[in-house]
Amino acid sequence: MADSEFALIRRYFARPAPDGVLGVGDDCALLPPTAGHLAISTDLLIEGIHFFPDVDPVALGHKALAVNLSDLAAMGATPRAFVLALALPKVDHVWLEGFSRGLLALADAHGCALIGGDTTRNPQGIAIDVTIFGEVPAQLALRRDGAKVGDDIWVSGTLGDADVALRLLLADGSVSDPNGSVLAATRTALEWPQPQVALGLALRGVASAALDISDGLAQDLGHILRASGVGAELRVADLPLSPTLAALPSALARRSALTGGDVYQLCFCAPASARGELAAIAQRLALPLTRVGQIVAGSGLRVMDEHGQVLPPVAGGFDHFGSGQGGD
Ligand SMILES: Nc1ncnc2c1ncn2[C@@H]1O[C@H](COP(=O)(O)OP(=O)(O)O)[C@@H](O)[C@H]1O
Ligand SMILES: Cc1ncc(C[n+]2csc(CCOP(=O)(O)OP(=O)(O)O)c2C)c(N)n1
Ligand SMILES: [Mg+2]
Repeated sequence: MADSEFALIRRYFARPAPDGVLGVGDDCALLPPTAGHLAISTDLLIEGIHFFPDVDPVALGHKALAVNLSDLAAMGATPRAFVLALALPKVDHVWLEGFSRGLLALADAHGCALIGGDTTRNPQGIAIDVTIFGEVPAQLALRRDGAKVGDDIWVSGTLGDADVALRLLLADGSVSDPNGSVLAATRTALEWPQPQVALGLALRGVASAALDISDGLAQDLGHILRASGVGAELRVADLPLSPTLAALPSALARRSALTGGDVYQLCFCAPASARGELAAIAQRLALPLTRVGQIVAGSGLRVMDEHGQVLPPVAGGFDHFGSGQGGD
């Protein structure tokens, strides 16, 4: 009886709901509407696809919510609440305690309440889906379709660290790390992504388009270009790298920065007139913001080297059904 589905929910996930909200325990949660638009997003995490089976459950709880908060950040939305669908092969109290702790600590940090969900058994492995609700004044939402010719292209934080950590954990042989120092320095980026919610809010009325980088900068920027009907030039030498990546062979660091996923930093466009304001935002948030290219007329992405030479088209970026992922 102690391990019933309902006992698990009460023990690990039921929390008092915020005032005026009906949370965990009824057929639906009830969330009063607000003045702005609801921003809604969902992201599914599957064992073996999105995380290793032996990953620290505290980190996994954090990441399950972080990737969803990152979508709200990319839209310029304020987090309000989320629901959690969980499929587990068995009841593992150590895992559940760690997972719920990591999840709810990030929820508390963002004032984003867990208001419902669903819990089932699945012998094939762990699956976690968070659906998140935020709010944003309709006119201020950071959409993908507003980039204009001449806009600067910016990214927050650094790129490629999570990809390097993933390559080392997969032991695919592409990164040399004889004493483990590269993995030690990059693993946090993969396992503890920090959603840039404050940046998203600061970009309201400043950025012309934005998204969060989950599948790789080159691929994700492509979504902005298609939605906005524009092209882009990226300067590979300007991509922001951590000191660890900057010390790796440059071809490897550049590939991870351009095509590596699991980044959860924002890529956004803004007119040149916003450069001063963006410098002030970077300083206030203590977050590097780097100009990496320009929106141009036409379509598609051109990547230039430090001499202004166009590099061969970028291959790669994460695709669940693409080559290398068991797809066709
Ligand atoms: N199964 C689905 N049904 C309906 N819409 C979907 C489905 N999967 C993805 N989408 C939508 O397609 C768009 C692209 O999805 P995705 O690449 O997952 O975006 P993101 O990287 O922001 O999570 C999003 O608007 C998402 O809501
Ligand atoms: C064990 C493991 N293998 C591979 C990856 C790499 N990976 C898996 S999904 C993904 C892209 C992001 O996930 P997706 O479901 O596409 O998120 P979305 O773009 O919808 O936000 C990446 C880079 C990983 N993080 N962990
Ligand atoms: Mg998605």
